[in-house]
Amino acid sequence: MIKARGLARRFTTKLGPVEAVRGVDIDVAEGELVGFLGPNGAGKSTTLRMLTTLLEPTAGEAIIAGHDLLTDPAGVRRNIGYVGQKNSASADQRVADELEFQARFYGITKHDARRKIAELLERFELTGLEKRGVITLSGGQQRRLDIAMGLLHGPRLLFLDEPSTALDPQSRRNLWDHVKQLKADGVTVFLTTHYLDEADFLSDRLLVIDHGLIVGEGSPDELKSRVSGDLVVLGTPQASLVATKFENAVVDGEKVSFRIPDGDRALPALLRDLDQIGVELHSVQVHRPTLDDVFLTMTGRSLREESNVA
Ligand SMILES: Nc1ncnc2c1ncn2[C@@H]1O[C@H](COP(=O)(O)OP(=O)(O)OP(=O)(O)O)[C@@H](O)[C@H]1O
Repeated sequence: MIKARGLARRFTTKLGPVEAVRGVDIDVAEGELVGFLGPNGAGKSTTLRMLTTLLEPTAGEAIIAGHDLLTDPAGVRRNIGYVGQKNSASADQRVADELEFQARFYGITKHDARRKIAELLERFELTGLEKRGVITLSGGQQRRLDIAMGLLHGPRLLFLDEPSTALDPQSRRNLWDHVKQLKADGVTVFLTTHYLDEADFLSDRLLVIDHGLIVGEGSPDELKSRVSGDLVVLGTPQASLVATKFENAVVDGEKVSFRIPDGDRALPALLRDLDQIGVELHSVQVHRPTLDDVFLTMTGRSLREESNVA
């Protein structure tokens, strides 16, 4: 569905050129749900804008939904749906008017539009809200309307840019169920996200981008398994002494943390050894690697900190 090679974008600014995307290869198979993950400024939006024909690449090429990005951008546009970060529905319009306008934009006949709109309203739990002004909808309802609008012309490939930003936890969860359902219905989904839990829950496969380059790729589990070991955190007044026993141990006051393979199994023997050398322990925790650990390992930066700042 997506095959991009060496896609790059340079911006020329007064302060000199900015290499926003430095040559990325992206492959997405039909029916896949791929998460595109990276911190602020990593190049996610620029890549997405290139893949959806909104921005011309300065180098590289791509075939998107069977059409050449460079020579047939109109063909690409006809065959993809794009749901941007900002609500695409106009706040001062009624729900039904927005959907009808969008259908006319795609040249869908009145008869087909009526059927398709009814189907999408039902699928996205919006039935009964047709006459409501878009502005009166909840955040979750507005996002679902945006996705419905992106699907009106029946694209097999949908791009979602940070779909759950600014939604409360319950609405996010509901939206995720809808995105999963899209995949179950055979739609290929490419989504950008800041959120590790979103990427973890939704994606079959993740692409991690940083400084305009793909720095990691794999299923969430594959990526997590690349982080070497579980994190063990011990609370002890002898934190510094314990730290001398483990490579890469970090001391923080009366806490010491380090990574060991297969933490759950290794722990009993480890605690016995520490007891034998007279270490007094107040607390013991074992954490499995998270996608944040993966990100930290790959880029030396925490995605969670970055996303909290955003
Ligand atoms: N029009 C532009 N002119 C100059 N530089 C730009 C332009 N658009 C983006 N950039 C720069 O390109 C880099 C990548 O930006 P991009 O918006 O693609 O990142 P992002 O991963 O989508 O970030 P965010 O999560 O904050 O949206 C950043 O350094 C950004 O400042």
